[in-house]
Amino acid sequence: MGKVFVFDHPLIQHKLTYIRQKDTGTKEFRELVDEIATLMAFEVTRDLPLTEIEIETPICKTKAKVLTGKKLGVVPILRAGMGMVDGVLKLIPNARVGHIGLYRDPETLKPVEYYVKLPTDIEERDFIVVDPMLATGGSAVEAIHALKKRGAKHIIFMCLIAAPEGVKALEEAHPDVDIYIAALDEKLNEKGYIVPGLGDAGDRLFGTK
Ligand SMILES: O=P(O)(O)OC[C@H]1O[C@H](OP(=O)(O)OP(=O)(O)O)[C@H](O)[C@@H]1O
Ligand SMILES: O=c1cc[nH]c(=O)[nH]1
Ligand SMILES: [Mg+2]
Repeated sequence: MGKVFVFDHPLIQHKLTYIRQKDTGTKEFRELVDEIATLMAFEVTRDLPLTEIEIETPICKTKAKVLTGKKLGVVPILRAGMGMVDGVLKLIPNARVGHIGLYRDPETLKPVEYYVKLPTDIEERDFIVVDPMLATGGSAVEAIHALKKRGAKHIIFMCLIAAPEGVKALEEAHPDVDIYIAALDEKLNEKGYIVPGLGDAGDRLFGTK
């Protein structure tokens, strides 16, 4: 079974409190999502492999560590996942970006796929799938399925707010995928929204409501 990590870092919790508030406007919402994504990426990349090289400081020659250059990919689930991409790329600027377009049918709550564009060397890359919300889990399960179907071998999932129902669904469907969450909320409401959550992440990011 994959591992589930819930972040308790005070900076992340503080910023989350502001994006949850209904009076937080689009500009501030977008900036905070970006900042939280960077803070999460810092932790998510903790195990990136290092190698030693010889360098020369003004004092002497020494050995020092650099990243091995592992190939990475960031895959936002459109639309709302787009809000997390730049924040992650600030720390891993050479990562490739794939896109998976899904929307959740408001009646059935099932994901409907409308776009997939991924890097060509998919089998050689490790992927971070990003989406602010893990509600029923349908979208994350489908996006990861779309990646695996095309050859992706190592995938992690990163979201801001998750419902227990979504975590369970994702763990069951993809037990090899580690899940990183900024806050694990209480439940889903009758319309499939996370409670207390933050409302519709895509609409709040892009000002479409
Ligand atoms: O876990 P689930 O029940 O599948 O719900 C989560 C999905 O719902 C939202 O997307 P939405 O369908 O609103 O599309 P949008 O990002 O274009 O607004 C959110 O960004 C997730 O992708
Ligand atoms: O609470 C929720 C659930 C699904 N999608 C959202 O954007 N918010
Ligand atoms: Mg939406």
